[in-house]
Amino acid sequence: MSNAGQSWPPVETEPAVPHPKAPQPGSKLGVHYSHCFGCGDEVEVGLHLQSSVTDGPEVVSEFAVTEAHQGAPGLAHGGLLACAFDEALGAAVGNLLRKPAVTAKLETDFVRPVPVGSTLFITARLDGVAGRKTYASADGRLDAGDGPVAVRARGLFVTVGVEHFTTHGDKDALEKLAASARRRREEWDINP
Ligand SMILES: CCCCCCCCCCCCCCCC(=O)SCCNC(=O)CCNC(=O)[C@H](O)C(C)(C)COP(=O)(O)OP(=O)(O)OC[C@H]1O[C@@H](n2cnc3c(N)ncnc32)[C@H](O)[C@@H]1OP(=O)(O)O
Repeated sequence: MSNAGQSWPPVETEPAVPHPKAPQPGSKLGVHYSHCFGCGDEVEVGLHLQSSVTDGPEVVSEFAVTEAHQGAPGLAHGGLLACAFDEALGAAVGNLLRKPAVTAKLETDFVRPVPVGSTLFITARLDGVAGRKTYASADGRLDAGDGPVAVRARGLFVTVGVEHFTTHGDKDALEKLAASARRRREEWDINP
């Protein structure tokens, strides 16, 4: 069932204003963490999303669907498509607002099948901010930026402090993320 009839964002929000140091339109976004399943270059069967910023401001990501991403024969697995949208939406929130945030809620509408060998062009945008909550949505089009929509998604991201990652994840998370950030010549804005 489509969620098209539901109001979005579901609460009153302020406009999401990009951080003054957000990557400029036209910038390619690098890998945010080399072991990330969504974008990492050290995850052989990962999704390897490649993203850039447009003047929307939006983040456009390309996901090349391979045999490693199948659910049914010849078709992308829906859960992996949701993962691609989590990554694309998270890249939009993290890069445009330059604050660490995690996915609290993610909804997907699968509109048409996504075949192996196709490339999904995902455009993600920020829809509003309410305190620590950022609402974002995205469309994924088949094989071209103006191709038919195959998947739509929307999500809620909650800004967190860096202790979220060091307490719940790897105590060396900051060093590992910083190493990737150094590769991108960027700094984390560590306070929510
Ligand atoms: C220099 C910088 C460059 C940066 C460049 C970075 C690039 C970066 C690219 C990243 C790309 C990766 C993108 C993948 C991102 C993941 O996949 S993250 C992994 C998956 N997510 C998680 O593991 C999160 C697990 N959940 C949690 O840790 C906690 O539940 C949360 C989300 C932090 C919230 O907990 P909390 O901090 O205690 O806050 P809490 O008061 O519960 O909630 C805050 C607000 O959100 C609301 N909320 C929370 N959950 C929900 C929900 N499910 N539904 C509705 N509302 C909710 C609450 O009601 C509350 O609302 P208000 O009361 O403020 O009105």
